[in-house]
Formats: sequence, C-alpha cells, structure tokens
Amino acid sequence: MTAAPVHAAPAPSAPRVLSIAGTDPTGGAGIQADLKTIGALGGYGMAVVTALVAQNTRGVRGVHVPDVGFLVEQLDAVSDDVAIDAVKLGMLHSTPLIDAVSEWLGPVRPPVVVLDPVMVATSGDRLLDAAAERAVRELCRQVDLITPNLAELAVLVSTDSARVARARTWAEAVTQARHLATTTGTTVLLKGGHLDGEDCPDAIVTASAVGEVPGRRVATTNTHGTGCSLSSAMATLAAEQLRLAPGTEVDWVAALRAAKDWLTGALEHGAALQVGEGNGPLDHFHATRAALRAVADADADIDADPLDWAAQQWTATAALRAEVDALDFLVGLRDGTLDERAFRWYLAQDALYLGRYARVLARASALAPTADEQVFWARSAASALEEEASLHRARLGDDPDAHPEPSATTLAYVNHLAASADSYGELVAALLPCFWLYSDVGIRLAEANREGHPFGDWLGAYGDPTFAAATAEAIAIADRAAAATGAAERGRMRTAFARSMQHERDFFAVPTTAVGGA
Ligand SMILES: Nc1ncnc2c1ncn2[C@@H]1O[C@H](COP(=O)(O)OP(=O)(O)O)[C@@H](O)[C@H]1O
Ligand SMILES: Cc1ncc(COP(=O)(O)O)c(N)n1
Repeated sequence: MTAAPVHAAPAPSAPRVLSIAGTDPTGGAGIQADLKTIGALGGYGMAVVTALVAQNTRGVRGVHVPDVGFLVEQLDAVSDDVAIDAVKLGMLHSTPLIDAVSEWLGPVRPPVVVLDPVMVATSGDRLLDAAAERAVRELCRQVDLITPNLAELAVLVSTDSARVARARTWAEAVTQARHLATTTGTTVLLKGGHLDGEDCPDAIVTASAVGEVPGRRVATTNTHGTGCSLSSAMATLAAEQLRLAPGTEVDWVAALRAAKDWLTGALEHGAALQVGEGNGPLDHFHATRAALRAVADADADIDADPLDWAAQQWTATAALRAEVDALDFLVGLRDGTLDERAFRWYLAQDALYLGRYARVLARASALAPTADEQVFWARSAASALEEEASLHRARLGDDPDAHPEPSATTLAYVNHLAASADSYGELVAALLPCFWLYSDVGIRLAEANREGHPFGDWLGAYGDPTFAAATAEAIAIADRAAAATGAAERGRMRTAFARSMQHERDFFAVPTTAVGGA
C-alpha cells in the first residue's frame, strides 16, 4: 500500500501583513503609511487602529484613544478570520493598549512580528505615555525585530533607575543596540537617520553580530513617517521571504537592503508630491508611478481613446496643415490670382499622382480585413482613375506640356505610399491625409467661390458630398486599424500619417515655384 500523496496548500499570492498603529489623516505616517508601504512592496495590508491622531506634516493637535476593549475586538476580528503572515506594531500609546496587544500576540503569534517603538513624532510631539516605557521594554522580548531610532534606543536601554543618553556616534549606537539585543534576546534594526553625515547607514544587530547596511543620505525634509514605513517594509519583506521559502529563517540583512533601496527612492520622490508645509511624506509608490509612466509613454498614442486615433493624428499635424493653408498656391487658388500655368502644372502632376495612388488604393483593398473595407478601397481606386481621366480630358486636353514626367515631389509621395504597403494599418494611415486634407482644404476653396472666379468650376467641384462621406469612412477604417493593433504598429501608423501630410504640403508648394511664382 502506498501513502496518498500529500499536496501542500499553495502559498497565498501575497503576504498578509497587519499593522497595529495610530492614524495620520494626512497619509504620511502611522497606519496610512504602513498600508501604503505594505502595498508598494507587494503585500496585502490590514490595519487595526490603536489611536486616532489629529496630526499633519507640521505637528500633532490631538489624540483620541478608543476604549481598550474595542482594540481587542478589532484584533480578534482579524485573527478569527485571517491567517496573518506578519504584524507590524507602531504607536501603542499607553500601558493598557500595550498589555492588550501583548496578550493577543501570545496565542495568535504570527510568524513575523516587528515592533517600531514609537515614542515621539518627527515633530517632537509625544505619542507614548512616559509611564508606558517599561511596558514597551517588556514587549520587546516578545517580537522578532525592534526598529528604534536613536532616541528610542536610549529609552529602551535605560532602566527605571539609570537613564542612558542618546547615542551621538554610530559606534555608541551600535553598542546600545547590542545591549538591547542581548537583554531582550531579539534582533534590533539600528537606524542611523538621526546621525549627521553624507551616509545614512542602518544595521541589523544581534547579541553576536552586526550586519551593517550602508545607505546614502537624501537631502530632504520629507521624512514624516520614515520610521513607520521602514518597519512595515521589514515586516512585509520578511513575510515574503517566508512565503517563498516556508520554514526557513528570515534573512534580516537581506530584507533591510531591499527596504533601504526602496526607502531611499521614496525619500527622493517625496517632495514632488507637494503634501503639506512641514515635514512632508515619502512617495511610497514612486516605483509604481514610474512603471505606470513608462507604460503610458510607450503607449502614448492610445493614451486617450484608441478609437480616436485619427483625430489625434489630425491634431498632431495642425502646424503642417496651417502651412498648407498659407501656401501661395492655395492662397492664389482661393482669391483667383494664381498663375494659370501653375494651376495646369499642378493638374498634370495630380493626374500622374492619381494613377499611382489608385494602385496603392487597390493594394489596401487586397489587404483589407473585411469585405466592406475591401469594397471601399476598390471603389476609391476606381474613383481615383476616373478623376485622373476626367482631369486629362476636361482640363488638360491635348496640350503636350500637360503630360510631363512625374516631378521629384510627386514621385517621393507615391514612393512613400507604396513603401507603406507592408501592413494594412500603416498603409491606411499613409493614405488618409490625401482624403482628409483634400476635403478640409476643399471646404475653404468652395467658400471662396464667387461669380466670375477664374477657377470657379474647379472650386465648385469641392462641395461633392460623396467625397466627404468617403473621407469619414477612411477615418473610421484608420481608427479601427489602430485599435486592432499593438503599440509598435500604431507608432509606424503615426509616422506614415505624418509623412503623408508632409508630402501633401510639398505637393501643394511645388506648382508656384516650378513655374516661377504665383
Ligand atoms: N535623509 C535621509 N536619507 C536617507 N535615509 C534616511 C534619511 N532619514 C532617515 N533615513 C532612513 O530612514 C529610516 C528611518 O530612520 P530614522 O529617521 O532614524 O527613524 P525614525 O523615522 O523612526 O525617526 C532609516 O532606514 C534611515 O536610515
Ligand atoms: C500615528 C503615528 N505613528 C507614528 C508616527 C511617527 O512617525 P515619524 O516619527 O516618522 O514622523 C506618527 N507621526 N504618527
């Protein structure tokens, strides 16, 4: 007989980390900072409130402590329902609250307990009863990691009868931390934040070893909540280590290295948040924000609604289009002063262009993903050829000068169209400006028409509603092609559209210069 295979329950997708602490309505310290930290480092954050603190970046205005019975109710509500992977203890305010937490920790005993012995806020306001210091010293024995700053460390190594002064040097601080680790039998995270100098080291100190983690000091006044954030980071990172490797020992030095890396970035980006006028907060989500920006930049063209792709390109080429409107050729065509030779030159090149343009339209028809779009491009190809034929017949007749070779500008444009035919989206984007600019310019040309206008019959042709409808359809097709493809091809579509718009401008610019002025 073989034993049934044992399947270990899969690990949860994130460490479940509980903060037991006070509040900061400005979101920089206390429970708010803890939840942000836990989330920023990939944990699932939970919170039990010990005290409501009316504070901001400038200081503490008031503290309201709910009945201790309600603290116990909150603690039980969490632990009766949720498996807790780590606890971070912050502001505990006074002895009855410390005793209640201590009593709750006994039977629940999550695998990781980190104590930030919060006593005084950055602003200098007391957050712990002086009488509760002894209770905090006792609590230290029950936890896995203590994270005192230098002032708190001095209090923790003091006794009722002998007060120890705050360490003034790193060496002194290490000695005190070692003493605390020895007397409590736990691990101390010694913080160098309150020492001077360019460096800002921290260390993991046990009775037998000191693991220093170097750090760079950030020149900032945004330090509100630094201690809260570091201790929650340590709880989260330790729980994550155990989630990945259950049953192993926490590597506190590795956790501190990762926490400090993250914290240094959060300190650097804090000021840019522009929160408060005192000691502002850290930017807990600086890395998330940077990642979101990178994604947004890569996909900038669909920042708004991807279905609005064509309108975005139209707006992006506004300066080019303004240049087109101001060209001598179009100004002369509108007011009737255009040299007839320039007009004929333009018509001849347009006819040459249309013949080649029709071939590219036929290629779009061949690539079209739906029958409707296939028909649309095929019809457009036919119209371009009909237009070419009518230009020759009605306007240019048998004039031998009217059948020249395509100009360099005309060739450059059609070559660009043909070169865009590798993908449907790119080709559609390259074809669109010819439709759209022609209808748009046509609106102003038609408006300029009047009795006796030398180009009146030509301007009159611009009001054709079927051309406006075809342009609307080409825009809709381009939007669909943009929405159906990825960021890389949308980038190529954007380039193809902008290049065609430049070719349009050059196409309208050449006639007047080719024949020596308007
Ligand atoms: N200006 C700073 N630049 C870089 N790190 C800092 C700075 N100030 C504090 N830290 C770091 O922030 C954490 C909290 O330290 P500290 O300020 O000493 O504690 P607390 O916030 O509890 O008073 C430590 O990791 C410390 O090294
Ligand atoms: C509720 C609460 N807990 C802790 C701190 C200390 O934070 P810091 O000393 O980093 O300002 C605080 N200001 N408020």
